[in-house]
This record gives sequence, structure tokens and C-alpha cells, in this order.
Amino acid sequence: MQLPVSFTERMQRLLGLQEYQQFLNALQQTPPVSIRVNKAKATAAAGLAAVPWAAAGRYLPVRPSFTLDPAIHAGAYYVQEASSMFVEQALRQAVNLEQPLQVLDLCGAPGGKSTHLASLISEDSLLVSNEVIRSRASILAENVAKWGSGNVLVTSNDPRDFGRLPDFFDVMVVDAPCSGEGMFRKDPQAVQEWSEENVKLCAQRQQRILMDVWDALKPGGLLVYSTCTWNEQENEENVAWLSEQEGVESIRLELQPEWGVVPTQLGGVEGYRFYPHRVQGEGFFMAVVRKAGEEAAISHGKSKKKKYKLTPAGKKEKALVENWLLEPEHYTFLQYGEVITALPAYLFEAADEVYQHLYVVYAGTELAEVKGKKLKPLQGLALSQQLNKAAFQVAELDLEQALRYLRKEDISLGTNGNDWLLLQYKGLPLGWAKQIGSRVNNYYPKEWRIRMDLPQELPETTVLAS
Ligand SMILES: C[S@@+](CC[C@H](N)C(=O)[O-])C[C@H]1O[C@@H](n2cnc3c(N)ncnc32)[C@H](O)[C@@H]1O
Repeated sequence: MQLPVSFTERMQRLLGLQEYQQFLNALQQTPPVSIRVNKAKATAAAGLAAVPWAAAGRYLPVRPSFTLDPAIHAGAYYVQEASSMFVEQALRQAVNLEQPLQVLDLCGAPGGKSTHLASLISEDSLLVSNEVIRSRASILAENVAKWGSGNVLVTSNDPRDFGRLPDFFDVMVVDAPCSGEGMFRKDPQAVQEWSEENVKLCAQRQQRILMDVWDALKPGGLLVYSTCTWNEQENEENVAWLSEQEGVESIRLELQPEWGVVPTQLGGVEGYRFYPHRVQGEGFFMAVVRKAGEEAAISHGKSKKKKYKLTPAGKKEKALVENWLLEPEHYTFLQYGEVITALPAYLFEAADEVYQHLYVVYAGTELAEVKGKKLKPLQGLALSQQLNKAAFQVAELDLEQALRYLRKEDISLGTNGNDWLLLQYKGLPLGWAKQIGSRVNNYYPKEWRIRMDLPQELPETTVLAS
């Protein structure tokens, strides 16, 4: 790997010549592979080493073909670089996770931090997961739907649009677009794209993003800022700059020495650095600050005068879908065009506020599409953590059938009838099929289908406990 000269000089200055050599050696090694298990759906296989700072994080001894594992399509785990799971420590150490929170993940796609946050917050908390680039917002929505939490709104807005929601969020994660030095080992293309000029542009863009979104954070609210790069301009200098502008309180996280995380400080703000020769993970930087001012309690009572944007589903429709979820009494059923969705009832007011001001691309759990007098169950329901399987006829698939289904091929199951079938693999729901006599129509979403050809011999992965 040919590293840019100015990058090398900076890293030598940051680390010292001796440690720089260890850093360089680590950059030549194969990157570790890690996943985060969706504990609401599955358990990790015994014997996998744990990511020390993330309860559901596991290292895999080798990289399997993830595409050929139906469990990943069922949202039972997410492939995520280990260092970036450190966000968990910010939430566990600096926030009361028992209380209802309004959380924003501003730069959300493809969804690593969003699915992680969704697992950490309580059921009556709202996560707004945003991605400004529309095509990437679709991928984010897909990953959020697969995770199946039900209390997430996926939006696609520019950071400045969040100015329309002043003092709204208790916690904000800004995992900013950056120059990507920490990805040099995983992605050689990142080295090609790197330049001092780009570092400067990234640092300026990050400052703009922080300023644009700052008003949406409540007084007393928490900002988690992170990048996957090592230069100080995009990291310590940016959070010190924010502190100078806004007078924030720096939050110091407790670190275990064996984690290998390197604490830093500039302008009174603590930061945390991840280097590949010290941790089993890629390059990462994170800082946590609290906005000045008193925290105000959230009020979720419905106000009488307000004109709501969200429309409740009709009584008839509601009655038809109600028992598709495990605890229907906790949900509000909404209808948007032909689509019926469910949102935790407690979140109605906050969700409506988001709908009033932002462009929402996915919300809660998409349950069904109204087709005349009939209802067609939707993919979001199949993957929901709240799905009531007892309401449906279920068919268990073997590995080959599951992969053919996920490729959206015609499959034959030897069943007969006219009902919707919930198809699952090792007990994990994958999606819907419709029986038409002895034939089965494949309703897997076209955009999500596996495009890869299946190999002659199919590998069984052992990422999850069987
Ligand atoms: C580091 S990635 C986010 C990764 C994500 N948080 C995760 O854990 O999977 C940064 C994201 O910021 C988005 N982005 C690019 N320019 C942006 C801008 N000007 N404002 C906000 N987000 C931007 C990118 O499209 C990208 O998805």
C-alpha cells in the first residue's frame, strides 16, 4: 500500500516513529470481520470472541459469504466494523436508556449505527434515522426494516432541514462523511481518493453539518460526533471549535485499559481514537459533548387544537391487521395511501412532528397494503420483532429454498391452498409468498433480491447459535 507522504508524516508525528512502524504493520494485515447480533431475533454462536465495548458485537474467525446466509436477510445480525460499535459506550455511560428518548442519527446510511441505536434505546423511544442522499436512504430503510424495531422513522433530509425541529432531540449522533483514513486497510480506493485538500473540505463540511443541526438538539442533550479518520482537523479541532462556538460540556467516558482505545484532548474536549495496531478494528474517532442548558421533560400528550398529518387507519382495516402484531394495544395504526403502518402509540405526537417538517421515507412497521377489500401483508411485518406468527400459516425452508426465494425465483413447496404463507429459515421470517392452489407466488421485494448466482455447493454459515 503506497501511502501519501503528508499522511505518513502526520501519522509519524501523532504516533512517534516506533509506534508508527507498528501502525504500518497493522495496515498490511487482513482486517478483522465483525458482526452485531440482533438480540431480539437471534443469539450468537458460542465461541465467537466478543467485541469488548459492544454487548452484541462478535468477531468472526473468517469472512463467510454473507450474501449466502439467509439470517442476514432476516435481520438477525448486521456486519459492522468493530471500532464503530464504540458508540454504545456513549449511550450506556452518558444517557439514561430506560427513559423515553428522541434520538437522531443524522448521517445514517447504510444503517450500522441506526440499527445499533435501535437496539440500545427503549421501546417507547423514537429514533429518527436520516440520510441526505436519496438512493442511500433506500438502503438505510431496507436495513432498518430488516432489523424490525418498529420505533424508527427513516428520513431523507439535508442537515439544515432539522432547523425546523428546534430543541427536539435528546441525543444526536453525527457520524460525519470524512476523508476515510481509517478505511485505508479495508478499502484501497480510500487511499486513492485521499488528499490534504479533501481533508480540509471534509473538515469544513463537518463544521457546516454541526452548525446546521445544532438547534435541533435540546438544551442538556447529548451529541455523539464520530468519523473514521485520524487527522486532527476533522476530529479534535472540530469538536474544540464547536465547544468554542457553543460552550459545550465534554463527557469523559470510562475506558478499560485492555480495550486499547487512546483518549485525546483539545480545547477541553475529550476524544477517543482507534488505531488498528491497538484495537481489533479499523480507524475511528469519537467525542461526546453535552449542550449547555437544562433538560426539559418530553411531553407526549395529544394537543386538542393541532392539525395532525398522520391519519389513523379505518376501524375495518385496523380490525383486520390488529392481531398481526404481538401487543397491538401498544400501537397506533395509521394509513398512508394504501399502506397501513403501526407505530408505538406513545410516539404518535413526536412522529407527527417529524412528518410535519421532514421527508419520511419509512416509518414504524409497514403492515399491509389495502387491495380493494383484501389486505396484502408487507415485508416490514414479516421482519418485525413484534410479528405475531400465530396469525399466519408458516413454512420452513431449507437453505437452497431460502436462497432461491431471496433471489425471487419461483419455488415449489408442495403446499396447497389460497392463503398467504410466511416463509422462514431456521425459525427466522424472510418474507411472504401467496399460494394459488399448488403454485406459490414469490412476494419478496424486487429491489432487495440477491443478485449473485448460487454456487454448486452451498455453504452453511455458523454465525448464529443453532
Ligand atoms: C460515515 S457515513 C455514515 C455511516 C453510518 N452512520 C453507519 O454507521 O452505517 C456518512 C454518511 O453521510 C452522508 N453524507 C454525505 N454528505 C452529507 C452531508 N452534506 N450532510 C449529511 N450527510 C452527508 C453520506 O451519504 C453517508 O451515508
